[in-house]
Amino acid sequence: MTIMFNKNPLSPPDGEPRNERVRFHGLNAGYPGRPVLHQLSAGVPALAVTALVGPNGSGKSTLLGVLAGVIAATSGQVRYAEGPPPAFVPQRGAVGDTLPLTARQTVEMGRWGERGLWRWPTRQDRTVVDSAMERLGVAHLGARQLGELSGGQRQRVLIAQGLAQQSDLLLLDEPTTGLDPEARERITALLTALVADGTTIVQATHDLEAARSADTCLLLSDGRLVADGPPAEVLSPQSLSRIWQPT
Ligand SMILES: Nc1ncnc2c1ncn2[C@@H]1O[C@H](COP(=O)(O)OP(=O)(O)OP(=O)(O)O)[C@@H](O)[C@H]1O
Repeated sequence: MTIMFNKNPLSPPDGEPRNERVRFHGLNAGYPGRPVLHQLSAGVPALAVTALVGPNGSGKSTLLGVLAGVIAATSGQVRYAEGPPPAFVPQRGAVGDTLPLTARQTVEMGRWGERGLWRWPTRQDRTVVDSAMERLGVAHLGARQLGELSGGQRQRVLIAQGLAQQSDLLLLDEPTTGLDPEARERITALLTALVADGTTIVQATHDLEAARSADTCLLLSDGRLVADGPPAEVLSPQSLSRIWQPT
């Protein structure tokens, strides 16, 4: 696969000008002996929330992993507009809620890429961590064990870890799944505020309410892109019943 960085906002091949943070084309990816994504082509608009939606196993996390650079595509291209590498926040379960980590230590892990694992945190690292925790409303939870926090608090700690990576491109895997409506709304509002501050967000989600509040949706089914556009169009009753049809 080819990864390219562009100085200018990306334009789709048809030439229509559109400000995109990422564009992928003809993307195929998967796991050894298990192809998952098939010929995906789409763009991620800059300064917007893009929701990756689709049934279990449709390839949302795999696509997010490819965009994050943690899963190698077997073929195709991913082009990033100029900017720092993406910050990736995996699914809550992937972090291991039982690890003996405090909330603050979890957020500090977001600085490892910049600082290296074995170096002491600098004053700058501490400032970045403080500000990410304040932004997500978790500064008061710093000394608490991650496993003791509520689902919504844990999720905000993980998003703070993403912010601590100081990227303008934040990739979130299921940030609102399993949360109560109040915690979900709080996270959705935070994501909107982050976009207003200059961040581009891609979230994989099962949560149709979260997807409906995104600016744009990519609907996946069996590793193929079946719709791409505003939520009102992509998440129409017809497409939802077609994709989620019981087999
Ligand atoms: N590490 C792996 N090794 C082999 N196959 C995998 C691996 N991770 C995921 N898969 C398979 O790839 C397919 C796509 O999985 P993926 O997690 O991308 O889907 P998803 O849409 O995010 O699903 P969910 O909504 O359940 O999180 C599934 O069939 C899954 O079983």
